[in-house]
Amino acid sequence: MIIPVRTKDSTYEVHLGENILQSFCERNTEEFDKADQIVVITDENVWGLHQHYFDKNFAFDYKIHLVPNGESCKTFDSYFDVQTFLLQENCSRNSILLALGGGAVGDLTGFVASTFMRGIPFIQIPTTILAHDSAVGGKTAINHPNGKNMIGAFYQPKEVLYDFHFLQTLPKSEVRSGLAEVIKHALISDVKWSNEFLQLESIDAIQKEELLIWLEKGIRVKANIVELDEKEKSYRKYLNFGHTYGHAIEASIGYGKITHGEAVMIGMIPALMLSEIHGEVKSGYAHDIFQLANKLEYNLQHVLNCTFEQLATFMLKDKKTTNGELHFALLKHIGDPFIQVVSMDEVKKCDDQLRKWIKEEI
Ligand SMILES: NC(=O)c1ccc[n+]([C@@H]2O[C@H](COP(=O)([O-])OP(=O)(O)OC[C@H]3O[C@@H](n4cnc5c(N)ncnc54)[C@H](O)[C@@H]3O)[C@@H](O)[C@H]2O)c1
Ligand SMILES: O=C(O)C(=O)C[C@@H](O)[C@H](O)[C@H](O)COP(=O)(O)O
Ligand SMILES: [Zn+2]
Repeated sequence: MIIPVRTKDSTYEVHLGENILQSFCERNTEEFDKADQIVVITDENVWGLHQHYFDKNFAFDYKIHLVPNGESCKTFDSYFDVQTFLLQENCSRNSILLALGGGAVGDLTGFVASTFMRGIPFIQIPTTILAHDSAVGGKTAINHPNGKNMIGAFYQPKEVLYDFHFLQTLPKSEVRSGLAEVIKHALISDVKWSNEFLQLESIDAIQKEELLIWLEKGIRVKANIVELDEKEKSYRKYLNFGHTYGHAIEASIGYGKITHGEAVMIGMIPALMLSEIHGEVKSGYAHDIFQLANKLEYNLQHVLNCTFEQLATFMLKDKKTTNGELHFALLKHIGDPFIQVVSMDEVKKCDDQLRKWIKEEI
């Protein structure tokens, strides 16, 4: 299956399917033959699990550069190390980078690609469920202690190769993390699809076939929005649903100490409370999603490890914040997002309510 993404400056394809690495090579033979270097950037976990499959199916010579696992690669140090590696290997504007991994590897590699010699091509080869989101749309970044994804660029990949083969080795915690962004895509686009999740009893109950359908739907939601607004001037802010509070949780607890998806799942609860107030989302929906998060064993107690003051500091640095005003992605109805200016006092009330619900569950 192929989903095209058409932005103002570039058009590329997201290829989805099982065991499609070999056909990817056949399709791109000319490009790869022309490149002076092909460099695979991946993390130690992914390489340990998938080197054999990669080598069996990838038909070209390549150099490999390993970065630390997960979020810990989205640092200035890792960014510098990759650039140094590329320079030492005499890479040029005629080289291609392959980002083989989850969203962290993809975000780092994309940012490196956007800046090495002012921009070289890169291809996303996502290996997590969450990366159905991160690999598409061209947001690339590393973190700063003062805020998540603060240093980055909009830079589109040449192609996204989503080979479901890689998903087989994902631990349950990463399935759970990735599912949060799938649920986000549902909540911002489709009430019927969103309500399906309320019936889900556990992470283990997810059927492979239904997961693959969800991933395809999620990519279509994302691609449509990115096509309308690549640089997040308007509609793209909807993709940030749950992230104002979610990113603040990640930054407060420490990057990598909570998965991105878990933080987004938490962040969607206050965003839904605010949607009940500012939108017409039926009263109780935020609590339904809170209960879903409990049922699927998202660790909501992370909230209790941060003070609201810490969260407020980071929320004020959110990329959607302008002139000290918080701009939240909210829902008018489920499936129908909009942007609303919200006061910190209102967010505090939602935070108080969330903490109360969490304490009642303990
Ligand atoms: N650019 C975007 O639009 C965008 C969108 C969403 C999220 N993100 C970013 O993506 C990152 C999260 O991505 P992620 O959840 O994919 O996490 P990740 O890249 O941190 O990977 C999570 C963990 O899973 C391991 N892993 C990866 N693939 C595996 C596999 N196939 N089998 C077993 N283990 C595997 C990794 O080594 C890591 O330990 C965050 O930094 C987030 O900010 C970016
Ligand atoms: O693609 C987007 O746009 C998103 O907002 C997708 C988010 O899931 C993702 O986490 C993104 O990296 C957040 O962007 P940021 O601009 O808030 O850092
Ligand atoms: Zn996200």
